[in-house]
Amino acid sequence: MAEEENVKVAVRVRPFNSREKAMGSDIDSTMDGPRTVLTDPDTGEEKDFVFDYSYWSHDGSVEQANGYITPAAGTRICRQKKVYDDLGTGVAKNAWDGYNSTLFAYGQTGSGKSWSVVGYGINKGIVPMFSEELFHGIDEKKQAGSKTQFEVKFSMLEIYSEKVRDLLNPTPNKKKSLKIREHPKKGFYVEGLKTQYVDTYAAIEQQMEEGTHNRTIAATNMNATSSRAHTIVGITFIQKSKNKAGQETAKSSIVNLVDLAGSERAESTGATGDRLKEGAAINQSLSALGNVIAALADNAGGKKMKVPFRDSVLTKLLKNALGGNSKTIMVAAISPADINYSETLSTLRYGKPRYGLTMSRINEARKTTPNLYNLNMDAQLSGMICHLLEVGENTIGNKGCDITLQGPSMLERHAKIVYSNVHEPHGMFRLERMNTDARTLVNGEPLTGDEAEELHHNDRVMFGTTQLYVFVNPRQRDDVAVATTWMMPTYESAQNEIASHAGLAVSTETKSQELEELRRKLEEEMKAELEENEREMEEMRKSYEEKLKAAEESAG
Ligand SMILES: Nc1ncnc2c1ncn2[C@@H]1O[C@H](COP(=O)(O)OP(=O)(O)OP(=O)(O)O)[C@@H](O)[C@H]1O
Repeated sequence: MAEEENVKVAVRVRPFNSREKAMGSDIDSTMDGPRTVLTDPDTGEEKDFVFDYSYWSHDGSVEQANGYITPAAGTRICRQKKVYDDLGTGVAKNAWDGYNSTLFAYGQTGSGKSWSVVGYGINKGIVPMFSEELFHGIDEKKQAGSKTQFEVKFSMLEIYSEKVRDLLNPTPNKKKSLKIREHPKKGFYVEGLKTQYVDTYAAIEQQMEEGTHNRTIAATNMNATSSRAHTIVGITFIQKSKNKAGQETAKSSIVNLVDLAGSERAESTGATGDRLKEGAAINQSLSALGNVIAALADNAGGKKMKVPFRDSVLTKLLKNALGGNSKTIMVAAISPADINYSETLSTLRYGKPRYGLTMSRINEARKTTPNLYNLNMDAQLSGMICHLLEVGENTIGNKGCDITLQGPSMLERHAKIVYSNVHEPHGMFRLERMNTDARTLVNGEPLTGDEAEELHHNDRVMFGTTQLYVFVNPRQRDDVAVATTWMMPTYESAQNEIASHAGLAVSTETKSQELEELRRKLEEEMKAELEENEREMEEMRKSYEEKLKAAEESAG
């Protein structure tokens, strides 16, 4: 099983809203396994993003009489439960173990952040499911006679232009903000922030409503929209108990829920004064957060980088709940409509750098993403190289291509695999050469002329004379309707197939005749060269003797 990752990024596409429907919008995104593909409505250009999870919630749902949304038969629509299982259960486990978690929601206004994080009514999101599970767990422990004392506390603040405001205890002075202090052991904290004890999810809901109300008032006072601030909801879970020696011990865990201001909103054209400052502050803290998460992801992958927590108020306040055993989850919410293309692109781009493809992630991705893997004479080395294939063109060559393969007879721009028809059950993969001299074989047979060869799962492809790969199409492989038992190709079977197509399986007799002929030719050439050398030597000797004789005669 793959190692549990502490940083996870998910993207979720919501259904069309009434405005998008009224405008007759087209869909600009598709999802395939963990990938999200976004199509530029003007140019048709496709941009490919791979996340830990890509959740399709655009269409294919059925609303039950009670409003509960379930997938229609045969669709892959993502349920709230699935999102919780993937992202929320780790948060819950972490809380019981005394570790922290941070859940970020990111995306333009109305993109579905609240839907995933909080949910609507019966369609509960991560926070209510987490809270219910937490309070349920506490009740169970109490009923089982546990002596542990459990406390749950709630706080809510916002960061606006690098200033902190308490949303549960707002001050009438709009300029006044709370101070951030640094404690040698506890790290950064907000001085005087109100924390409220809660014992049910209903109590949390009530506090959230109050905070949101105060947030709206504050935003109105500042003449700003609420989405230009970052909001942090903090749920602290404390388990106090006595150890055998009778001393009191406490396990404390913070779960932060962060609603980020969107970077795209900072690009307000011609912004001046407060608007300009506000935009700069949003950009600064978003890039600081991006850098922190990227550094954490790299460190998790084995690197030792300094994590720049001090660069913004947001990252200072989240320091305790990021890194180490903490879980970090980013949910990027996107609209499916082509009219929102540029905001969607900016949201996906923000999530993407945090997803450095580490080896374990590639290993996860290759289970679900079409790819080419290598076959090697040494069976242990087969499958060690894997090239993931993206939707659209995947160019292959020895320099400057999407996939770089070096070796004899590899050309700079050798061939390409075009992945299209993503909506079809298996998609379509066509292999084409980019040069008539590019030696490319599919299942032993060379491609000739301009023909494109359709690739199927487990096809063997040889580029040049040594680069031998197997094509993997996970959707075809996993399709129960394809009545095939897939046989794993081996290096030997692939080489034999090439040999038999090339007619190299010629008799040994013919082979030795060819060798004999070659040896005779070489001998003749060498003999001629030796004779030529001897002739030259003889001439040199003669001329030297003549010169010597002439010199002796003149000397007398
Ligand atoms: N997965 C989904 N399934 C069904 N409806 C959804 C889904 N996601 C979002 N919606 C609907 O889209 C609308 C906007 O979603 P939501 O309020 O979650 O956006 P938001 O990003 O939180 O907005 P804001 O930034 O304004 O707070 C809501 O009416 C919600 O019901």
